[in-house]
Amino acid sequence: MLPIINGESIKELDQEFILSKGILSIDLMEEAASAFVEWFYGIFKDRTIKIYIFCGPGNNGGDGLAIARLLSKMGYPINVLYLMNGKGCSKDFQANFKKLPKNFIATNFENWNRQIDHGSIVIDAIFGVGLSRVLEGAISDLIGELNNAIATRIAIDLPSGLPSDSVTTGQVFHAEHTVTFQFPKLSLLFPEHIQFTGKLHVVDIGIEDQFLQKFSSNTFYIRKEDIFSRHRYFHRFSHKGDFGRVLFIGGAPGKIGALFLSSYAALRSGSGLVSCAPEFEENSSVQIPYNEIMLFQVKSNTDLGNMDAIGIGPGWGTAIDPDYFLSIMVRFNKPMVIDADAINLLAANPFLLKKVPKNSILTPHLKEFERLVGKVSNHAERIEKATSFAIEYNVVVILKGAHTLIALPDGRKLFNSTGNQYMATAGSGDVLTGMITSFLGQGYSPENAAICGVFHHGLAGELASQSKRRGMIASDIIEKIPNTFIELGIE
Ligand SMILES: NC(=O)C1=CN([C@@H]2O[C@H](COP(=O)(O)OP(=O)(O)OC[C@H]3O[C@@H](n4cnc5c(N)ncnc54)[C@H](O)[C@@H]3O)[C@@H](O)[C@H]2O)[C@H](O)CC1
Ligand SMILES: [K+]
Repeated sequence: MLPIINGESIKELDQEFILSKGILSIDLMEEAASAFVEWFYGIFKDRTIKIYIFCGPGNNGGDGLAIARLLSKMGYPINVLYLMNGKGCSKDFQANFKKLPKNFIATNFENWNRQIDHGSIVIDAIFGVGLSRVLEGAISDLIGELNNAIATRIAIDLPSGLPSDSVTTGQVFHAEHTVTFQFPKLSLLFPEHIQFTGKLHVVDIGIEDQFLQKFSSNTFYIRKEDIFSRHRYFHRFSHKGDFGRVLFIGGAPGKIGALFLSSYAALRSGSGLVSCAPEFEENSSVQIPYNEIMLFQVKSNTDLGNMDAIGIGPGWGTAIDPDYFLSIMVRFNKPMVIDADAINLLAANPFLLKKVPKNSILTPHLKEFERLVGKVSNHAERIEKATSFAIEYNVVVILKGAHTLIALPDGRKLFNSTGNQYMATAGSGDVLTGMITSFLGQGYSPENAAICGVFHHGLAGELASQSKRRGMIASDIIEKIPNTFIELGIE
């Protein structure tokens, strides 16, 4: 998995990396600039479009100058505006300033006519990870002006004004695209910052994961290449018992659809046998809309030991007796997936928390999470609380949302890279519960079930949205689960 390094350690990382490779820091800057240009050309092919590049005094500004040189060589009309030049600027900024072609237009921004042509591109190379305080004065005003320009805004590494690891309320560049180097900086994954970061693109500048690992032990970004090895391989003699027997408990009258979505998602994720136990009166007739799903009844003495995994909570309602939930946890006594109303039940009855089987997976959305841990004021605090909760109760906490966080009981924090806004639709979370329970039932460790479930769920959402966009519903996500296996080369 791709380590996420905090801003303070990045300078040290760069230094060690260039030493180990026997290269100069300006070579790494050139690598970063080339990676940006390659991304840029992939999207903005029209070489007559006017580009303004705003360069700060540090290495982020140096990147901007190197990018200006490379793009101008490709024929794009470039205007560089720099905040300052000469002394006070970083060494690599100065070296790249000297490398600008002779006839190049580079203007000190104090002498600039403050005009940005409509429809042009504004590239923000003012500050990156070296930002040391909230923006103020002329720089803050400049960013405000850039944010009002009728132009496409692109940030290099970080939108200027955004600290790399924390939440800000100060002035920040509003990017439509942020192109960040090697790994996403933590603050780019915060929901509060979406209007600053826009679409996130992580480009490779040649620093290997193993090298990054030395600078972070507990925060990671999950990518496509991390998934294959976490799946189990099934051979031609595998039978349906090997693919697991799973049970879903929930679905009170009026909310039974949630339970069916989880159950059906489990089937599509590869479960061999799927049963569901809706919360209905004994003898009442329940129609299951899928032939492959079996109806099950959990009575006070029902043996749950032959189930490989249980997903509990979707549509369960709020009228559940906490002792009944307790008896299920005690009888099953293996990791289970706890979602929705089962989480609400834990929150309302804290004594239950201590009885949750070790390594169980809790999948709260943000409101359910707050019921569990109390009010949180921002995402940084939310991440910390999820991590300490996972450690304290020895469970996996999956905090759902854009860049879903998986907090593991050993303190590691994993952020997901798949998914999109179209997945914010009724039942999407029930589908996730079904997928994770399915993998758990297929014999995956809770960690691998959580990672595979979250990644495939996001990928299925991406695939479904290709034809459905905002018309996408949870069942569309389920229908695309099989394609995610094909996409990732999983047999
Ligand atoms: N491995 C990589 O990720 C690479 C990153 N590169 C780029 O370098 C920047 C970081 O450069 P650095 O010089 O450390 O910092 P900045 O350019 O962000 O800014 C430093 C500069 O700004 C002044 N400053 C800071 N905050 C403020 C403020 N609020 N107001 C005014 N001035 C401020 C500070 O005093 C310095 O002068 C990284 O983001 C990448 O873009 C490399 O190019 C390659 C490898
Ligand atoms: K920037």
